[in-house]
Amino acid sequence: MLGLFRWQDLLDIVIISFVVYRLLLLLVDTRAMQLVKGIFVLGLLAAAARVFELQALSWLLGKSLTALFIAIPIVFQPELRRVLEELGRGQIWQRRQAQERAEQLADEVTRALVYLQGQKIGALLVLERTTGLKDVWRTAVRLDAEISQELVVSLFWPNNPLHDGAVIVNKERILAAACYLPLTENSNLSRWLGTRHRAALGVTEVSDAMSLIVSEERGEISLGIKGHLSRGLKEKQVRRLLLHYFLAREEQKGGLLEQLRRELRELWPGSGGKNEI
Ligand SMILES: Nc1ncnc2c1ncn2[C@@H]1O[C@H](COP(=O)(O)OP(=O)(O)OP(=O)(O)O)[C@@H](O)[C@H]1O
Repeated sequence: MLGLFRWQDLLDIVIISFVVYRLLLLLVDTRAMQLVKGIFVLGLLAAAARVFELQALSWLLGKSLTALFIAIPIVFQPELRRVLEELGRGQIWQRRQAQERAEQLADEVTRALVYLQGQKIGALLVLERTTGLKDVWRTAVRLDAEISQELVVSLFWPNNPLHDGAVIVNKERILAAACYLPLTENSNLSRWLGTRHRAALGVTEVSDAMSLIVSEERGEISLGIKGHLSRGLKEKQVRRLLLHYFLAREEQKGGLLEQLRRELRELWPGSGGKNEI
């Protein structure tokens, strides 16, 4: 049996798997995904009916599947058009989309921080990079929410139950709020810097994350990175920094290998290396 297996067959399988995988990626979060799941279940039932030689059921399911395949292009014409357009536009389009998305996210967060700064409302935002911060957010309030100026401002709004502690951002989403971070041990810090800044530095010493702090007392924005603090950032600097961060995330997200790794990691959380989520 194995002797009949040619290298062309292997190539065939790889190409078809790749095409199916890309198609499924394009369909994720669309109405069509429900239909794909439905067809998959019907296919399984049809196979089971054939194995158990249930002829009437097998015939009925076979006919239903044929009818479904004819109905798909009619019902999902808008989705199919979008899929074909995306296929045609290719990488340049993807890169431009990534740039636009990163700019939008950077704008949302910058506007939120500048607003908080203007109102002298304290804030601590942690930008997760490759080191997973699960240990930090596990005991906090998990959000997994879209980033928006309004949400970031609301999370730090005084008396909001989540305003105490840090907000963690990753993969263009707000992962968690009210997170307790490890404090830095650095004794050379100015004694005017309190626990918010010490926590913001602490997390950058135990991971490759960056932190952005809005000081309630001085109304200034600072950056924490690798245990160092840069104070008094201007709006332009904050935006540029955030743009770099979100662009890097978009590029990581875009690669097929990275997509596969992320999906595997979500299926088997332990499989991504000791530092990853
Ligand atoms: N370990 C921690 N992890 C996350 N956030 C913390 C931590 N410790 C303190 N904070 C946040 O810092 C706030 C207290 O800030 P504090 O005034 O002590 O710091 P600060 O560095 O002087 O900041 P600010 O300039 O805004 O006053 C707390 O209300 C809490 O929201």
